[in-house]
Amino acid sequence: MSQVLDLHTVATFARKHPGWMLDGHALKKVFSFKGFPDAVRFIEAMVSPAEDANHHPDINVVYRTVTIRLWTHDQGGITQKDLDLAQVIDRLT
Ligand SMILES: C[C@H](O)[C@H](O)[C@H]1CNC2=NC(N)=NC(=O)C2=N1
Repeated sequence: MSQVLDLHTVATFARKHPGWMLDGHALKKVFSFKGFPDAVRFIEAMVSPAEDANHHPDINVVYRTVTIRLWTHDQGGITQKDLDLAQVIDRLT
């Protein structure tokens, strides 16, 4: 079972992965696209990896902007699963 990571580990990850930031008990990144269709296609692309990992992002879509928040609900904080999924999501852009 993944344990909640310490702040230093999360901050180090955020420094090495542009756009990701600590947001309360979650890791957050805002993605912008040309328009709404591309934003939705981006979300569709993360369905399979999220299902494969059984680990799902919090997603908020406002027109062509998609805000992703990652945290492990079962642990109440950020675990390695969130860092792993963040890297997968970055590769979908
Ligand atoms: C029952 C199911 O396996 C669990 O609820 C999974 C589903 N997806 C999940 N996603 C995230 N982000 N955190 C979880 O703890 C989690 N748990």
